[in-house]
Amino acid sequence: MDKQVRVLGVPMDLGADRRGVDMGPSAIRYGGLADQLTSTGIDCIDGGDIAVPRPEESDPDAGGLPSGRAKFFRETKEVCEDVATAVNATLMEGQFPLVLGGDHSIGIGTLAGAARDDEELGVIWFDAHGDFNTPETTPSGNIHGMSLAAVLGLGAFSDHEWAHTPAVSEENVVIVGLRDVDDGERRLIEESEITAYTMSDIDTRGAPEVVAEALEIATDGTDGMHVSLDLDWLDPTEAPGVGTPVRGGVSYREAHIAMEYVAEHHDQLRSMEMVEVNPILDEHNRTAELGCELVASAFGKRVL
Ligand SMILES: NC(=[NH2+])NCCC[C@H](N)C(=O)O
Ligand SMILES: [Mn+2]
Ligand SMILES: [Mn+2]
Repeated sequence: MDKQVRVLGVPMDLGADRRGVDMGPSAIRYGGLADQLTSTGIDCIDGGDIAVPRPEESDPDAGGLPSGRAKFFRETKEVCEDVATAVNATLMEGQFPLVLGGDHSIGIGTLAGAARDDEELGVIWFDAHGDFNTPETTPSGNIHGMSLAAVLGLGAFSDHEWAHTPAVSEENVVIVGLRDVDDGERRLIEESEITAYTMSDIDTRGAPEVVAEALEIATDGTDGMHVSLDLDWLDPTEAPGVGTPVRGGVSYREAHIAMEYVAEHHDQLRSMEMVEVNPILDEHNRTAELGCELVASAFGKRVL
């Protein structure tokens, strides 16, 4: 990575049920992000945090969608628009945007800011979850479980320009590490043209092969790639500090090799985000520290 990296924190927790991910950006900074990047030879600056309204001062049902179907829709839209503006400005400055969550709903904003109308942007979504629910299928009403569907303009998101990002086409989107999918969400994934690699694909084929194929899909014929790293992608024994842990995730080594493969595509890498770190549920900040290590691997840190 030869560009200067600009860190943008988004202390967002309106898209998830369990409070605490709003402290993710602090925990990640405290976990040594700047040192990890500097020791990788990356020039980085901290762009601070984007303001997020407090849930106590917000109305979860004020978004104009049927009650409960997409909680804090209006606030999520406002935060995502600000994230998109900041990511876009970062790219215009010639810097690389590294967005820290916060819950995964912020991915809608990151992608809106990273995409260009006349281009195709590939996406790799490292996650236990599909985040492919729509307001019509969601069992929880939590937007962090809908972000990828929102970007692709599915269901009620089709007429919401702040979310639907046409530069992201289904055939250039890959989910890696899937192991927890809701019923309606499963149908949407199956009907779509995205590629979803489950944990059994990783078990049978090995992480390196699966990740290499994912990178191929996200970069072949696209003008750039966004990497979204949900820390619940890892097994909870490695990453306990996440709001929606699911057993059976990737190991520490598998996660590093995946990020090292990402680094090999640094020419195509346009933006990256790391989300869902919840320090309240963590053990001595180890999930945030692991996240910092993984970001360093994605930016080229090697043992030798
Ligand atoms: N980004 C996440 N951690 N997403 C979890 C989503 C969980 C569940 N599928 C839901 O829609 O509520
Ligand atoms: Mn997610
Ligand atoms: Mn997840």
